[in-house]
Amino acid sequence: MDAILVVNAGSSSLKFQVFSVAGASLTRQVRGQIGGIGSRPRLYAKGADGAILIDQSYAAEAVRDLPAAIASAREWLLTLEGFDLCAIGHRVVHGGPDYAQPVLIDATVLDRLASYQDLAPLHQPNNLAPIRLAMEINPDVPQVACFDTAFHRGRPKHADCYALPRSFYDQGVRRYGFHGLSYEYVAERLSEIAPEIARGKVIVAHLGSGASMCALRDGRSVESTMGFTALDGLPMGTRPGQLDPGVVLYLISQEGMSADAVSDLLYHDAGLKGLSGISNDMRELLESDDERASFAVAHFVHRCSLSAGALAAALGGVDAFVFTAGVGENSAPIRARIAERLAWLGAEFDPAANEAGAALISSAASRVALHVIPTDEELMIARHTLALISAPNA
Ligand SMILES: Nc1ncnc2c1ncn2[C@@H]1O[C@H](COP(=O)(O)OP(=O)(O)O)[C@@H](O)[C@H]1O
Ligand SMILES: CC(=O)OP(=O)(O)O
Ligand SMILES: [Mg+2]
Repeated sequence: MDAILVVNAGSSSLKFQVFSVAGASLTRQVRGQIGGIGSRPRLYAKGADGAILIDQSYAAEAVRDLPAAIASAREWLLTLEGFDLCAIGHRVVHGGPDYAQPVLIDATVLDRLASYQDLAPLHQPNNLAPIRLAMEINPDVPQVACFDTAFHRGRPKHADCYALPRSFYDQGVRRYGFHGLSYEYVAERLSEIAPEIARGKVIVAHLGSGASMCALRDGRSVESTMGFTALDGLPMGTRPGQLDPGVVLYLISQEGMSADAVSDLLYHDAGLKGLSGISNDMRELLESDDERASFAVAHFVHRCSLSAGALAAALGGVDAFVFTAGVGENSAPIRARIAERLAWLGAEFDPAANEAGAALISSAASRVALHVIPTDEELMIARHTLALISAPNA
């Protein structure tokens, strides 16, 4: 059967899905991921009927980074039979100032995407490596890049700029925002679940290994916590989130750190990992009795509640708050702690619904609806990919 392969390289996971294609319709056939990269790597995949196709754990050293995960996933994907690849869709984290829409990849596009590598060093190289590989092995299969940044385009310029001389904006130093494929999907799902609310003022909290929040009005992004790079905003697995730029100056001038050393610290050794000294993995921190783990988690919750306030101000109120991504979908305790900090906005949290894993975790009387919506960046990518390869001039 004709199929689209979707590849999504995140900061702690490699997610992949295979969809069969019949005309304009997509059917999910395989959904898998290698999660816990560098901590508790595990390759897991399910078929269309929910049957487990593979469930394999690795030692942390065996799948230490994304390139190793790509190799393991590829090896397994090659064992699948019965699919004729008609396209590959990729999540590409940074689309820079050039790409406001998904794009068919050719050598020129690939070069341009590679030029953004320094703006997303944790993701972009891992997003581009499978594209290069497929171009080499299967040059006739069209590949489509779908950007984390695209959904945020079209926000007012005063929200997208930094207070720097205007020339910096013109050369691309802007607040792009990320996790856009996730927000696009969640906005769409919310419009099916609660159409009236989806037309209103909504904050979506994408809390995974990378974490950000987005303010949506009528399903469109008006603000988000991430900026020029995916370092800004909330604390993350290994990234600090919002940081006084004076800290960077201090590291360079007082600590004598090179640009590479600062980059390494901010992308790999900060965030929950740096603060706890234990792990970048939220689950491990929540399971730990160590005071440093609970301290890092407390910082995360504190920063999430501050950002919720800022985004509520951007919207002039909130009708709904949505939890999504690895932590947001799976961690009842984190949802509870954040939800309790939203009481001042009119959110009345329902602990029993939260513990039961319900999709709505606010009380009937709550002025702010609290939703849990599992994200599906891969479905969004598959849709964009199919639309592009089906376009008359593709
Ligand atoms: N049950 C859980 N409780 C707490 N955290 C969880 C749970 N399940 C997954 N997570 C956390 O979700 C994060 C991974 O989220 P994910 O969205 O897959 O990240 P990414 O796409 O950025 O790699 C990890 O920190 C992991 O510990
Ligand atoms: C942009 C980003 O941080 O992505 P992820 O959450 O997948 O690491
Ligand atoms: Mg992710």
